[in-house]
Amino acid sequence: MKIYDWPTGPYPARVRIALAEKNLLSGVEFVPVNLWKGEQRKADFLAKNYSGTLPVLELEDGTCLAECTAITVYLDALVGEPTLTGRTPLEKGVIHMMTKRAEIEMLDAISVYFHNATPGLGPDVERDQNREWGLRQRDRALRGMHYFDAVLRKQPFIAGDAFSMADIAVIGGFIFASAVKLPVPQECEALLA
Ligand SMILES: N[C@@H](CCC(=O)N[C@@H](CS(=O)(=O)O)C(=O)NCC(=O)O)C(=O)O
Repeated sequence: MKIYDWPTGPYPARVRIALAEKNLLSGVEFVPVNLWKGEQRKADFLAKNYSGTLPVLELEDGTCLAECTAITVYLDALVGEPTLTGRTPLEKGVIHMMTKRAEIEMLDAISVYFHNATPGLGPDVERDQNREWGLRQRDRALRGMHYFDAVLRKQPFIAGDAFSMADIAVIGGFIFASAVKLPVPQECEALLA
């Protein structure tokens, strides 16, 4: 397998963590796509992922899979333990819901802040910034951190009793928050722990 990503990227980290959990890292060739130069917006990369984002998984036959959640679902189905996307129908549903919620309420919100209310990837890449929207999404992410803190005061992991794809998405949020120097509120003790 080939993974097109950027070594320090928050979203790429989600797939790298999943690969490590599944003990699949040795079978992967990582191909760096330089975000800072806008390589993800070039035609040859867009042919692999219409959305022009990283990571993208490319199989031997050229099939390309984008979107961290989709790639993780594929990897989880590929090899057995440990399960990252749930065993029972309910576990699968809860993990999917909490992964999506981690994106909407934390990770994606921080990404919007980065691209809109900071210099982001630079003027050549950031074509249409909306500072107000970026600041509103930053505030949404801070509210999301309090939500996930409340979740972790009640249960050991984001989707319940076991580590899952949802925890990995929240970790992606931490990585992005750190990258943009958005501190996790000190009162979010369970989340910080
Ligand atoms: N919904 C996508 C989002 C992926 C994403 O935004 N990736 C970032 C990489 S990183 O910020 O995490 O390093 C990207 O490609 N950004 C480039 C761009 O937005 O042009 C997913 O879940 O995979």
